[in-house]
Amino acid sequence: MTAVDVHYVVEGSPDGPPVLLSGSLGSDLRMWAPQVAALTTAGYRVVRYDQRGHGRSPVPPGPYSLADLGADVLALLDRLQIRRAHFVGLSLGGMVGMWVGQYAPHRLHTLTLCCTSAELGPPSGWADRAATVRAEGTGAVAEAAVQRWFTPQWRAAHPERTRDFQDMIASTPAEGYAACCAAIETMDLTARLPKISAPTLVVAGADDPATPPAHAQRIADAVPLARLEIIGPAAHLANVEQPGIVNDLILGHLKENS
Ligand SMILES: O=C(O)CC1=CCC(=O)O1
Repeated sequence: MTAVDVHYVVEGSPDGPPVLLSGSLGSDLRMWAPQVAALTTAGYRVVRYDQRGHGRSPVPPGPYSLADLGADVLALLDRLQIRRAHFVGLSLGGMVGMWVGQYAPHRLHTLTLCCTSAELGPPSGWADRAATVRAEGTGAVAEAAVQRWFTPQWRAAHPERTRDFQDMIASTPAEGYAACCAAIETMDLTARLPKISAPTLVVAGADDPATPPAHAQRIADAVPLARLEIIGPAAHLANVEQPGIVNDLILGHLKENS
């Protein structure tokens, strides 16, 4: 597990409480654009970053593990001299958040886990997807991915934004995407969920076909200080489809636990 220096952007009050935003497979830090104004206006120092293998972060050869992705977060906090942060992660980002909550709990004030899962099988599905991407590129999986990310109604109402997200996925380096599929294929976060001590907000999209509400329920049942919110209409990228609801939930959680 060797950390890489991931690409990041910091916005908001330099002295505000830090909030780290960690994104999904196939995304880059632009996926959090709907959260930035709400968090910075409320006085937070917002740190967004690209997962390794994604966006403008380095692409070391895979496979990656969640320990690798978690080590990148700890190294980023060290680089920014942040002792503890509020961590908000969606999907793969939420998995990274659970890893940090389990193995480096002292680095977290709170955890917000959006549209994620502690166990997302079958493993063969991730191996198959990685093989497709290595053979044909990320463009081969981008259209199917946006169909999981957004409800049909949202896609119909926002064709340009849907295309932009599809382009974001298609521009993700194939090796980075495939190597992160391996991290999901091999992850095992369930047994240690009770070790997460951070106050945890779990948010699920009611219409999410990728990490459905039942997965969020399992996390909320196992994490001692967790609370579950199911919101809709929203598919996998609920932070984009329902930014107002998600922002209010995040801000409420941070304020309750500062
Ligand atoms: O399959 C998808 O695109 C949904 C997803 C699973 C993990 C992740 O980060 O995104």
